[in-house]
Amino acid sequence: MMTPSSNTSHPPTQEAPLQQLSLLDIFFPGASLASSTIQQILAGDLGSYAHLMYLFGLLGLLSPYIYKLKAFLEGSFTSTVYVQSTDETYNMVLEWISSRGLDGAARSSIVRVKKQNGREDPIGKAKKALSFSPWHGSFIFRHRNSFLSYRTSLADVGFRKEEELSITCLGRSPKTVKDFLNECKDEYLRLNRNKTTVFRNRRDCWERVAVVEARPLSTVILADTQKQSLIKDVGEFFDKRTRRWYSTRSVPYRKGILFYGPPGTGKTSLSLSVAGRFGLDIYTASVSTVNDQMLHDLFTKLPPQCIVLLEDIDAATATHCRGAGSANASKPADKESVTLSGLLNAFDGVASQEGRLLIMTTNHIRKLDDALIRPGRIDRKVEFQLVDRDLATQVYRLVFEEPADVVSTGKSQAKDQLRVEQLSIEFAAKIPDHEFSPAEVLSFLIPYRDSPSCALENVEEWAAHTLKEKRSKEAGPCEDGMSNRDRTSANHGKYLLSFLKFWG
Ligand SMILES: Nc1ncnc2c1ncn2[C@@H]1O[C@H](COP(=O)(O)OP(=O)(O)OP(=O)(O)O)[C@@H](O)[C@H]1O
Repeated sequence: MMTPSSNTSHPPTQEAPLQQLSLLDIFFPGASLASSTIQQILAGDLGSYAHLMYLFGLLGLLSPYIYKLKAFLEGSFTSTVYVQSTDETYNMVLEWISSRGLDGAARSSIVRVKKQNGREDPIGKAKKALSFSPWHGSFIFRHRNSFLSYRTSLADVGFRKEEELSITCLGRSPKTVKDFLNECKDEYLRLNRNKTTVFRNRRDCWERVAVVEARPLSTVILADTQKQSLIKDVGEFFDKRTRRWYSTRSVPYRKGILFYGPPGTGKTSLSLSVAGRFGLDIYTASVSTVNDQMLHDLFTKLPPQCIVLLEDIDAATATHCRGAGSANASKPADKESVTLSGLLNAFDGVASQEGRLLIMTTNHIRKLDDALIRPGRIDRKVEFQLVDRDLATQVYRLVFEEPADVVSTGKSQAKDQLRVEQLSIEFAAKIPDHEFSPAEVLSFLIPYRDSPSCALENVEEWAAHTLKEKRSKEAGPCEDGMSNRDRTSANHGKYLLSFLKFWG
């Protein structure tokens, strides 16, 4: 006999699973449709064409879940480190990848003309060599005993997009990726030992533009006492004890140096040499192409110990002195230009990096506002001059003497050196004092680099001819109809006038 309860019990229908599925639909929209499609396919009651259509439909329905599942698995079982293209780590990874030939593994690459790093012959086959780096895609490579995934993408940075790469490893700990990145860094530093990396600003970011051989100090011509005292000063600044001294007294650990003098006298060359001597990188920015915000950002992005080189600082009108009572510090020329206060904030602001050496160069020290070069901002001024006898001798010897690392102790070499020394004295006697820059003398001498006596024979004629040309250029009218010499006297007049006004 059947019990009432058994009478009222539900027959085994499909209602229960359907209820479950519609519940499932709340959390996973489309799940019931996907399920019934699977059931029909499995039942095999469809034609082959309909099969295919169903399969595609099914994939379409499942794709959001596949992406979610992938993101879930990546988030739960892998670790990723992102590297922005504006950071030096990016160069480190790319060099590692390309040195292993892994860039060939990427199916999508970007090509660029290779930057010279001083290791290749810039002519011959290496001329305009192309470099390929992975782009817009990913590939897997092996590092030690792990598999890593390399991926590039474009990331939003403010209003623009920047290239970004990411390295992913299996596991919840990023240690494998960190070990890999540290290896990239060590290899990069090893390859670039005795080299100076030069960064230039691209808007508010630093971009690596060149890796050059460190320039020996002996190749920069400057009075010996000036050179030695500068090197001692910079050496003391970067000494650990000095750093400690500054930090224990809460004095901002920064230093500023001004190189001033006529064009072509070695200001940039000495900056590079100082960087090479202390194994520092150079960050150079053109102040006339940035505004206050960009300059601020650039200074905050500097590494702890480096040289910041601001060449031809007087090119930005904000740096000019404007006489007593002017509101120079607060009046911007326009929104896109840097102001004096913007410059001073970047130099002294709290965000400015500790341990940086700022080198400013100018051809016109008298144009500069006193606030810019006051002690505390500029601790040392180095004057570069046109050649006198001593400097002319040094330029000649730089061209004709064998460099120290090539000189052998053989008798003939010693004789050659003695001869070059004697010729250098004769050469210097034929160059009028304070008329030519070392760059001018060098450009005369370099074509004679294999013939020191020929240079000596022709120097007088060259000096007379070049001097004549200079004089006529100085006397010639410029765009405003005023000769350079007239302008110089007018400027001197202006200086005198403001001086007199100042003293009432
Ligand atoms: N004192 C110097 N010692 C060695 N080389 C020099 C010297 N002065 C100039 N030169 C050579 O002349 C060229 C220009 O020099 P550099 O750019 O250093 O001069 P600068 O004073 O910075 O010029 P500017 O004021 O125009 O920027 C370089 O190739 C450099 O090698």
